[in-house]
Amino acid sequence: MSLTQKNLLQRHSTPVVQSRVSRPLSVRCRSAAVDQASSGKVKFNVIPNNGQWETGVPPVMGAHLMASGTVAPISTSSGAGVGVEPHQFQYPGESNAQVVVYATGKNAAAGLAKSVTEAAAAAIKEKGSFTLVLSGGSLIGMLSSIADVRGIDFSKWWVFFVDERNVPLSSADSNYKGAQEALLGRVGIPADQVFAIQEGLTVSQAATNYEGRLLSLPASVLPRTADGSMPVFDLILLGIGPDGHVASLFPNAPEAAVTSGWVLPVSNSPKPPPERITFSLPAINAAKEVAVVAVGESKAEIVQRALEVQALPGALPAQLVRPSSGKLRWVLDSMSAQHLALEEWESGKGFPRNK
Ligand SMILES: O=C(O)[C@H](O)[C@@H](O)[C@H](O)[C@H](O)COP(=O)(O)O
Repeated sequence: MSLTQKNLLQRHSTPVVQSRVSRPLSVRCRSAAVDQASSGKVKFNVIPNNGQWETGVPPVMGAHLMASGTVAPISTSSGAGVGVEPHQFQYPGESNAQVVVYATGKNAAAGLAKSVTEAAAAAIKEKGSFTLVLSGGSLIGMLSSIADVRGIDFSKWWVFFVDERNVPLSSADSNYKGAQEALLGRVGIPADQVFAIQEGLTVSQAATNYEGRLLSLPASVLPRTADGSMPVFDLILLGIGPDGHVASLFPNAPEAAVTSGWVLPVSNSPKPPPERITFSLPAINAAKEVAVVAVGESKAEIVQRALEVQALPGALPAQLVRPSSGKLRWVLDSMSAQHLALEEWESGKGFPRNK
């Protein structure tokens, strides 16, 4: 067990410890990159203009192999991304961004289940309904204990899928099937309040169909943002892939850059199966509350990258999850958080850690 792990376990031996992210991580990362570049000490990729192109080397040729087959000279450019506005990943002491580290995966599951039931109770009290959006993958299994909680009014729950594979609902790849087995089939949510993908459509028809069904919901169930452009779900739960994808928004994929529309088709997902539908980032970021859930050692590397290393725009979709007026919470356990330097978050030193 690493020292960091030990520290975490010691420090976080109580069921729940919350570490509020209180520093402008991305701003620090950005300034470090710009400082290095402008001091002339560090040279990144790209190519000096050698007169061949009047306006500089075309961006598409930013790689080192030239069209002629020769290798480009060493770069003197400040590097890809420098001079580009940093994107939304900031966590600049915003009161709505929080990282919660549980001692064990089991504790994280219990904590997550509790926060879902609390969000449900609050939403039902406020508007008479609760809208819960689920991911596929391992996350759904963490919610199964909800079926054993007494006194929940499941008749007021409405359940959606932030992404779904375009496969029959009976397929082992179906997120709906997984959710049905782990939780939904064991509680009394009315069948027409569980929004499965429509089977037998092309992926683009399926996205249009899903969005149309969302659009037809009354505001008492699914309110809209003030400008009416986006749905406001009560709680969206996101898993995260080892590449930093969330929902079916994959690194550098065009879907992650879409600024309108609620549900998008994905026809070439790098994670099988290739055809999926996914909520857009604006639809995710309009939610009242979003939780990114990453538990276990296999998530440690991506958690560290996503929370401590500023990526280029689009390279880590998880960093683009920034609810505009809702809350964001990362739900971790000591294994997935083992590479985070939580002490340094508090002391304000040591970023970025990838130098
Ligand atoms: O449909 C999907 O493929 C999932 O929704 C996907 O986005 C998942 O949430 C992550 O890949 C994490 O999955 P694991 O938790 O199983 O690693």
